[in-house]
Amino acid sequence: MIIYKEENEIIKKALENLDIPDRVYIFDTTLRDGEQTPGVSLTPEEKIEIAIKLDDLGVDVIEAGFPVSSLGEQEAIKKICSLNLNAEICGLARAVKKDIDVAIDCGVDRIHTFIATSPLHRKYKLKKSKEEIIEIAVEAIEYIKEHGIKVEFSAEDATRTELDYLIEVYKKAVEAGADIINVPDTVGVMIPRAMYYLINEIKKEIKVPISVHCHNDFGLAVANSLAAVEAGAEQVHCTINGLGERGGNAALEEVVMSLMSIYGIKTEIKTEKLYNISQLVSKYTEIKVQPNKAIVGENAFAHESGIHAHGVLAHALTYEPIPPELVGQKRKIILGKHTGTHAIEAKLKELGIEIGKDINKEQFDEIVKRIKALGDKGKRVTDRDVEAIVEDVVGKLAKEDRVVELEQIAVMTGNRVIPTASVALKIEENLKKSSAIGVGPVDAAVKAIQKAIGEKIKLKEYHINAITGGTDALAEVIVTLEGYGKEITTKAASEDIVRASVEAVIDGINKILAKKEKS
Ligand SMILES: CC(=O)SCCNC(=O)CCNC(=O)[C@H](O)C(C)(C)COP(=O)(O)OP(=O)(O)OC[C@H]1O[C@@H](n2cnc3c(N)ncnc32)[C@H](O)[C@@H]1OP(=O)(O)O
Ligand SMILES: CC(C)C(=O)C(=O)O
Repeated sequence: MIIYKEENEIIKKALENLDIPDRVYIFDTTLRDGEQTPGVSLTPEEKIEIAIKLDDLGVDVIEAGFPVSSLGEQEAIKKICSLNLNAEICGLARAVKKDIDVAIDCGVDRIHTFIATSPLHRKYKLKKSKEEIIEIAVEAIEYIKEHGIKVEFSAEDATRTELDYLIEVYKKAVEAGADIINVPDTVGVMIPRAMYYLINEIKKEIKVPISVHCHNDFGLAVANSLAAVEAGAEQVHCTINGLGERGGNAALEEVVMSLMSIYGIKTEIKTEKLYNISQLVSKYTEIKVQPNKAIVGENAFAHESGIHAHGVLAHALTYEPIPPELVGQKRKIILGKHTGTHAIEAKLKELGIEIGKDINKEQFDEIVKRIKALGDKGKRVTDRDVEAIVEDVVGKLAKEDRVVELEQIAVMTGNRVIPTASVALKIEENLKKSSAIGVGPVDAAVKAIQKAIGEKIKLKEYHINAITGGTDALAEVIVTLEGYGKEITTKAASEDIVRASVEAVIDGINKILAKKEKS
């Protein structure tokens, strides 16, 4: 695995003299804070399946839920606890006896108990004094410890709490038996420099492991988590796909890959499983992963720009910080408006088509032109589109062998007009015009061509396939024509079905006429 701290002079210098842990513990809260994503509600079966996958992934702690919240939650947490997973199973509890009892009854290994400490929460939500808050916290921690269960204590809204008071709360929590102290940035107001400062201050006074829980209200959850680690935090709370309240929590995949690939910090995560679990969580939560999401987004390792694709084809690291396989993804070369010839050549090779063997330079140039034209219409060009374009270009007779060329076509259709088409064809050196009506614009266009060509060539079969979805899909038309004792099947592809139909028919006519002349 590439480690930027070792290879990049700037990062190496920036991290010099920091006391960064060699190993960071990953506390996954997808099944608790992740499930607090508005609109998300997982069934016990889904929670159990995700927990098994999280364990497989290698997270150290699974916060399986908030036991007191519902009977379904308790059922899921009990089942998860009975699975004997490698990860420690944690349940959230307010600093309330009832919450703690329910969590104990579920059989969790760790109870994450919390109480808000900031002036705002003290005054408006809890209506409690500073002293009362400390008393409630201490009582809850002692009660959990009496049951022989590990305690993680959070001062909710820690980052908006007076620093002296916050440290006092944490000191009292540790004295009461808290095994680990969590620092939540509940509404995501921290900036990395402030988070570094805060953790540094807490570490001067608190000697149990420090954890952070960062929200993403300003898009800084991952950066703040990393700043906390730079200051010595040993555990990070995160969720798959960054799910969580409001803007979400620090995304596990981003935290883990940054820790491992940039800082060279050890975690137990099997990174090649990241993409799969991201997909599973997305499926069950019905929250789509944005395509440009780091690490697990569909575009995280996709390249369309000609210059990037050229670079990546020469050496993947030019435009990829880590190999896609490291996180279970695949590199994708996307063809479209910004594509260059190197990428198209590589895509054709991938599809088994070689320049100089299967297609000539002229055909390649035509394929490039067609792909860029399709991209210009705002389309993402799929492999099937490329195959259809290649078949279309390769299947066409060379210009000098063609007898009939389409000079012009116009179609008219609507709800109050009879579909009508007029065509102008150049047949050898003569211009022939004709028009026809039909049941629709395609029928009218094909009939107009037939009229211009004469009775001797007939359309026997006609099929149309949309290659990709959408009204702007590339359509492939396959026609069988009969004439002069021959039967010819040809195809053409275009985003315009009338054009595709006309091109397929004219190509077939040319092939029949060419054959006729040769025979
Ligand atoms: C920052 C976070 O993410 S915290 C976790 C948030 N997650 C959730 O709330 C999801 C699950 N929650 C629930 O199912 C419910 O809110 C329950 C079961 C926990 C509580 O439900 P209810 O008893 O009906 O109370 P409700 O949710 O309306 O209000 C919260 C109560 O808890 C109190 N409270 C809030 N946090 C704490 C705390 N850490 N310790 C003690 N009491 C607390 C509030 O003051 C309020 O008390 P009140 O009823 O005496 O006024
Ligand atoms: C319970 C705590 C850690 C929390 O979720 C928060 O403060 O965001």
